[in-house]
Amino acid sequence: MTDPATIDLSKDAAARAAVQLVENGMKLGLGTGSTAKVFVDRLAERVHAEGMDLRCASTSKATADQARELGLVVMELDDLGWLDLTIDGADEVDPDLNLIKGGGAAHLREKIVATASDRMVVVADQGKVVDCLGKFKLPVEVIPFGWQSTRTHIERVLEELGMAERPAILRERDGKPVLTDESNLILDLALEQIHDARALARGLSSIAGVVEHGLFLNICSLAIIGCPDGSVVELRREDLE
Ligand SMILES: O=C[C@H](O)[C@H](O)[C@H](O)COP(=O)(O)O
Repeated sequence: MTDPATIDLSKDAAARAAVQLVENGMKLGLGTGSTAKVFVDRLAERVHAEGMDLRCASTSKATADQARELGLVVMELDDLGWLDLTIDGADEVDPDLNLIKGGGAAHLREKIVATASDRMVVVADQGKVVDCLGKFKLPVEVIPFGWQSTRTHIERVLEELGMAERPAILRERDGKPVLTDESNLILDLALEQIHDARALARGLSSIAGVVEHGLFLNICSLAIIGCPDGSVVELRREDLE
């Protein structure tokens, strides 16, 4: 298992590199999770040191609280309109920069913010880079009404795609269902390998009770991968830049 201290150094390296992409006057989307949290810390340091003028939209209540506490300007996405750049973490990043997100149950707002931006950049440590998506359980946000029927539909979609017998597990914490910022539930799909992410995304999106799944396809244009020695590796999708 990777040493947590090593992971922290990696996240910091990625966050510091991502902060350099921010320009004065930008409208910026802020992600959610432990890596995005480090990014917001480093961002606030630069904003105060250089007197930058930024307006931010947040992907979660937690990040909005953190950013405001650090003195950043956080506004509603709809008051900002289109954003210049969104920086967020990810649970998995594949060679085409397709992602799994939602380990922190924030992928619905994260996808809305990322797709309302000129550019989405991911910050992550090396442990997030995979050849094939799916080892990380795919989060699917579903509305509480009839969620077990929704789960049955999800299982049918998986069966049609040759992924029968893959459990959809209700996410719980302290014996209670986890609720998202929109008061919905999360089903985590244990898939192991997703060979046709596009077909899976289409199938999940066609189900009435599914609000959003954690597959981010063709959304991220750059992934900044932090290394424990403080260096970073950049993975790019030129066609999305
Ligand atoms: O819902 C949470 C988000 O998608 C996070 O960006 C993702 O889970 C990565 O989080 P972390 O940086 O803590 O690994």
